[in-house]
Amino acid sequence: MASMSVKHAIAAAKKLRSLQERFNPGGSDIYPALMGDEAITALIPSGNPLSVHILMFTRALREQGTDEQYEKFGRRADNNEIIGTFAQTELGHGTYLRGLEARADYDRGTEEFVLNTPKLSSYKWWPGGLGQTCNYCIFVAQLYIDNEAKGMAMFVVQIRDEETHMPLPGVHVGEIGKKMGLNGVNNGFLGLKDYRVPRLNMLMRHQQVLPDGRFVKSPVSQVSYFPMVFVRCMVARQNSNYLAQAATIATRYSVIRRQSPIEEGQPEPKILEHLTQQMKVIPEIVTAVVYRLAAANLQNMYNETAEAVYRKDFSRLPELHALACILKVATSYDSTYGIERLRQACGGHGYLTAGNLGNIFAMAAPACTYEGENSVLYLQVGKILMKNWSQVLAGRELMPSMAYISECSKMTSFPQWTGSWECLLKAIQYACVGSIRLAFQSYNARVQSAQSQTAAVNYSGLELTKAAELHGRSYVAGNFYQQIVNSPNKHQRSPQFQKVLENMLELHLIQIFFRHLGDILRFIRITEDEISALQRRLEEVLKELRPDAVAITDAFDFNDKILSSALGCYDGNVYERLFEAALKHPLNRKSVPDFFEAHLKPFMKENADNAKKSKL
Ligand SMILES: CCCCCCCCC/C=C/C(=O)SCCNC(=O)CCNC(=O)[C@H](O)C(C)(C)COP(=O)(O)OP(=O)(O)OC[C@H]1O[C@@H](n2cnc3c(N)ncnc32)[C@H](O)[C@@H]1OP(=O)(O)O
Ligand SMILES: Cc1cc2nc3c(=O)[nH]c(=O)nc-3n(C[C@H](O)[C@H](O)[C@H](O)COP(=O)(O)OP(=O)(O)OC[C@H]3O[C@@H](n4cnc5c(N)ncnc54)[C@H](O)[C@@H]3O)c2cc1C
Repeated sequence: MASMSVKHAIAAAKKLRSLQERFNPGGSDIYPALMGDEAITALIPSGNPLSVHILMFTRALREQGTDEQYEKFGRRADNNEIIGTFAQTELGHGTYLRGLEARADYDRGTEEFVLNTPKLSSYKWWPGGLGQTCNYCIFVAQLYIDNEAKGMAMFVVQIRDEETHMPLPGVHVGEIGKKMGLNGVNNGFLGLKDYRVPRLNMLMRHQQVLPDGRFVKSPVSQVSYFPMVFVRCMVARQNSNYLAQAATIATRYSVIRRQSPIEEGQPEPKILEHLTQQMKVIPEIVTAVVYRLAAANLQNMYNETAEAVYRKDFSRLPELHALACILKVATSYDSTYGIERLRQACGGHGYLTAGNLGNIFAMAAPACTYEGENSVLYLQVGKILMKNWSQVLAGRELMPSMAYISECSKMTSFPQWTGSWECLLKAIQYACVGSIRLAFQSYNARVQSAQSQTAAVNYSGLELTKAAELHGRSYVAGNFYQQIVNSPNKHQRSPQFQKVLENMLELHLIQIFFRHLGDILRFIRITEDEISALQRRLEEVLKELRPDAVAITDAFDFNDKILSSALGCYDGNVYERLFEAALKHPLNRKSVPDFFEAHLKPFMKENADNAKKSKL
């Protein structure tokens, strides 16, 4: 499977290179990389062994290396003359980067770094493509000069001979084994023993080691985390795509499959006529749209920040970090939840490999872990919210994506409930700020009682993650509201299209309201009648969106090859395709399976003989 994926990936990469040169000659715009990876990944159901090369290795060379280092390594990597990966995670550490054990000792005598993975737990473990595909990697290690730790640094390390692909001396590299999905990716392990690289193999755009061993610290240490921020932005887009694919499959199947009359004596309806089926499928279509818009917004912010960082302006890094964490977590959690819900909405056939929903789930699920485990990233955002709440208390301004926190903090109570979109959005934001305030009280009480910040974060962890989750909801819902209600190009939309968008906004806001009703009721008084009115509106808007469900998912424009699903094919011939797939199963090559003579027949005969004996 791995070699098949590499073959497909190379063919697709060649095709993309020609498209890129035609549409974006020599451009460094991130979209081709993104499109490239998405397109290749979409065509290889078992995952793209070049993903980390495209998304992390080439970007780290461009963003963390000097112009000279880009000329030496980056250009060849962008041109796919060398294939690399991003080797940060170790067998013993993935989250706690300051605990990474791989080390780089500077030897000023030879102006080289000596790289080691001192213990088994120091082995790099997981990097995509490291097992067999790559001949280079970005090796992340703790930098030591005269045995004094200087923090993390990145090194360009050749691990295999470019001609023979043999591992170089001092390199122990291989595949880590079968996974739940993405088995075309050859995630690998890497051990280095006294492996020497020239001083100029350390990426030195932001921090330097001079020939005499003097260390020039980065002005902002967090800029070394930038490659991870980029992939978190990608994950937001990629996982909204996976959800959109599953929603397309389940929607198409739900208007082909007929089951269970709604009125006695009536013909069996399409299952999407059942209200509960609408509640399983239509909200996931809308969630895919909501996250696709939020991810595009985040991508633009990434581009702007990357340009600024290139000019050594690091001012927007904290906000981008917070939003990248929030969106990576929200899209990966909600997409995996949604894909599983859509699989279940397809009944037994949803469990068939021919439906491809299981594989889409397996492709989406690891995004909850890689690029920063989700609950760890929620804690990151929780910490950032604590810092921002201190700013609010000091009367200082907050970053634009957190401006609503200042506004809500000035409200002494929630205004009269109207149930409007603005009211629903404000309710989510108000509940978020209430949660931030409570989390801060717990966190601050701990810090005041002489707990360290790290310990206070840990012991306030439940409230911090709740505040972070609600901040994510507020950001995503606020972004969707702005795009539907206040978009500058709203007047270019036909009234019918605007109405569909507004129905999607109505559904999203009501769905989030009900999902967090407990969190909201903690801070806002809402009567039973007002809640029941929202229940009616929920049922109403599902009915309103039902006729548009297929058109919206067709607009995602996934062709059958990408969906790779007998349930979601454009022509709707589900049963014929299921049967065609079944007949291709190896077990159907013979009428009598081999195991009959070898196992089943003797087993049944033995039982029959024993039964006869027991009668005698
Ligand atoms: C198509 C799709 C793909 C499809 C294909 C993709 C295939 C999968 C590829 C996967 C690749 C990987 O997984 S690569 C490996 C990914 N690994 C990770 O993401 C590791 C996750 N862990 C971390 O990020 C860190 O350890 C973290 C948990 C944040 C803790 O950091 P520290 O220990 O340094 O301590 P902290 O005090 O929390 O942080 C110090 C300060 O730095 C800030 N900070 C922390 N991280 C920051 C960041 N990224 N950018 C800016 N600032 C950051 C904090 O806000 C603090 O700011 P102040 O408070 O102001 O000081
Ligand atoms: C498919 C896939 C591809 C990957 N590709 C790459 C790659 O290309 N390059 C690379 O370098 N890495 C890669 N990774 C590794 C990935 O980055 C790590 O798995 C991830 O960072 C989580 O670290 P971990 O596995 O050590 O889990 P841990 O950090 O051990 O987490 C285990 C549990 O401990 C909890 N925990 C950890 N720290 C804290 C804390 N401070 N507070 C509260 N709870 C905590 C976590 O929330 C989690 O529940 C990949 C992983 C996968 C699954």
